[in-house]
Amino acid sequence: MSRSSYKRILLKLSGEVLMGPGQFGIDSETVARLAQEVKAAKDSGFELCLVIGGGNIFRGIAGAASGMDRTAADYMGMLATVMNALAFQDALEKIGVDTRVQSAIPMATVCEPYIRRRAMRHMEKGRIVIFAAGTGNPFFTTDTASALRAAEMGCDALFKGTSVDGVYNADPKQDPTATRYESLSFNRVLSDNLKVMDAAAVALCRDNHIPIVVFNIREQANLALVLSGQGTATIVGKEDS
Ligand SMILES: Nc1ncnc2c1ncn2[C@@H]1O[C@H](COP(=O)(O)OP(=O)(O)OP(=O)(O)O)[C@@H](O)[C@H]1O
Ligand SMILES: O=c1ccn([C@@H]2O[C@H](COP(=O)(O)O)[C@@H](O)[C@H]2O)c(=O)[nH]1
Repeated sequence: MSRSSYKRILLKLSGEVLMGPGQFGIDSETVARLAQEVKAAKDSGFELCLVIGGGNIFRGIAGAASGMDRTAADYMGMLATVMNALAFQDALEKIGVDTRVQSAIPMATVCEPYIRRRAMRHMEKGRIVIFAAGTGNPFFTTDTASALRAAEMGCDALFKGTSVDGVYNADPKQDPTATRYESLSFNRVLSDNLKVMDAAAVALCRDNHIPIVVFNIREQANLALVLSGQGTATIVGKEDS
C-alpha cells in the first residue's frame, strides 16, 4: 500500500509541538492551526483518530529524575495528555468537527472511557476520536499508545507528527552531521537503537504490519502534503534506503 492510498490513519501529535513558539503548555494559535489541518485531512476523505503526547506539560521521566516516584510521575504525564486532548477537541469542535475524547484512565465526568467497539462506531459515524491518557499504564509512552490504538482500530498507518522531518541515523538535534532515511525497516530502527520512537511502539507496529510515517508537523500545511504521499518524511516498515 503506498502512502497516498492509506484510508484510516492514526495521527500522533507530539505534545511539545502544541507549545508553539513557547517553552511550556498550550499555544492556542498553534492548536487552532493544527485543528484546521486535521479538519482538511478529514474533509479530503481520511478516517482519522488521534493520540496527543504530553511533553509540553509533563513527562514522567523528568519527574522521576527530580526524585518523584516514577509511577506517580507517569500518571501525571498521562493526565497531561488528557489536558491536551481536551484542548484539541475544543479547537476541532469550534470549526465544526465532530469529536470524542476517550481516556484510558476512566474519568466519567470529563470524557468517555476507552471502549474499543465504541471508538470504532464513532469512527464509522465520521467522528474523530482522540485517545487520551496513553495506554493507562506507567512506564509506557504515547508512542506505544499510538501503536496500540492503531492496531486496535485497524489503521493502515501511524503518522507521527513531531519536530523532526524523519528518522536519522543519529539524533539530528544532537548530531548536525546526521542523515535522514527516506525509508527503513522496523528491525533497522530497533537494531540501530534509533530513538525517534520507543522500541515497544516500533515492535508493536512491526508485528501488526502498520507502517510508521515520521514527519515534521511544525511546518505549516505539511500534514496534507505528507498524507498525499509528497513532502519530506521517513517511512518505517519498508526496506532500508
Ligand atoms: N534517530 C533519530 N531520528 C530522528 N529523531 C531522533 C532520533 N533520535 C532521537 N530523535 C529525537 O526524537 C524526537 C522525537 O521523539 P519524542 O518522542 O521526543 O517526541 P514526541 O513523541 O514527538 O514528543 P512528546 O513527548 O512531546 O509527545 C526528536 O525531537 C528528535 O530529537
Ligand atoms: O501509556 C502511557 C503514556 C504516557 N505516559 C506518561 O505520560 C507522559 C507524556 O507522554 P509522552 O509520550 O512522553 O508525550 C510520558 O512521559 C509518561 O510519563 C505513561 O506513563 N503511559
